[in-house]
Amino acid sequence: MVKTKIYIYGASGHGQVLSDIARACGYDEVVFLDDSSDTKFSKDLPKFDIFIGVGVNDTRAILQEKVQKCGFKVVNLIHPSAVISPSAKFGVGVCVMPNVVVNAFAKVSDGVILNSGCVVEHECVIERFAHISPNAALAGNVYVGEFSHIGIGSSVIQGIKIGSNVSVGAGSVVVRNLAPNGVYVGVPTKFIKEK
Ligand SMILES: CC(=O)SCCNC(=O)CCNC(=O)[C@H](O)C(C)(C)COP(=O)(O)OP(=O)(O)OC[C@H]1O[C@@H](n2cnc3c(N)ncnc32)[C@H](O)[C@@H]1OP(=O)(O)O
Repeated sequence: MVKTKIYIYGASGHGQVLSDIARACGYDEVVFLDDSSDTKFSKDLPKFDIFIGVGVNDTRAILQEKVQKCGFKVVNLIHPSAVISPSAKFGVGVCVMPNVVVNAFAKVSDGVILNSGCVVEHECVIERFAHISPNAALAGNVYVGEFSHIGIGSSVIQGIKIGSNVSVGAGSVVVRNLAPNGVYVGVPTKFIKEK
């Protein structure tokens, strides 16, 4: 039987979760690439599938572009317990953690993290390298700009637009559009500072 191998670039806690998901997806062997690991990334490594296991949004984007330029195939890691509409569209380098729901006609772009148990409702658009934290819920038609982070357990009502490079604090409730490059917290969310 052919062994299937995947590199996970980044051996932090996030990387370890991805390793579990990779195994649940059928990979037999996970090789971590990290500055502190025995194996470091090199363009000369054998070309197995690869996934960037870094939670920091802009670093993940830089590394994903680097490995793609070196000819590696960046895959998606989607846990088998996730419930995903057949009409949802995905980029590459997307991870979907256990118990996530992605409903009809949602669009999830390259490098997005859909963390454990989050809900992405119908027709949401999640732009590149955004992160939807555990148990966050996005109602229908929500737009999340690139590099934005939606905090753990937060909720966003339908039709809201969240700009790029925004942080929404843990447990927040978003009921108005959020301008780019800001940190917003609370119920309902209020702007607290620039990013
Ligand atoms: C699997 C995983 O682990 S995925 C990761 C999940 N983690 C998250 O979702 C974390 C989300 N991050 C947060 O909520 C952070 O608190 C942030 C990004 C909103 C703000 O962090 P910082 O920039 O470090 O701000 P800081 O901690 O200094 O807080 C600034 C003020 O906002 C308040 N504040 C911070 N977060 C929140 C929040 N979620 N809700 C309400 N108020 C908050 C603080 O109490 C503080 O108020 P004060 O000035 O009156 O004392």
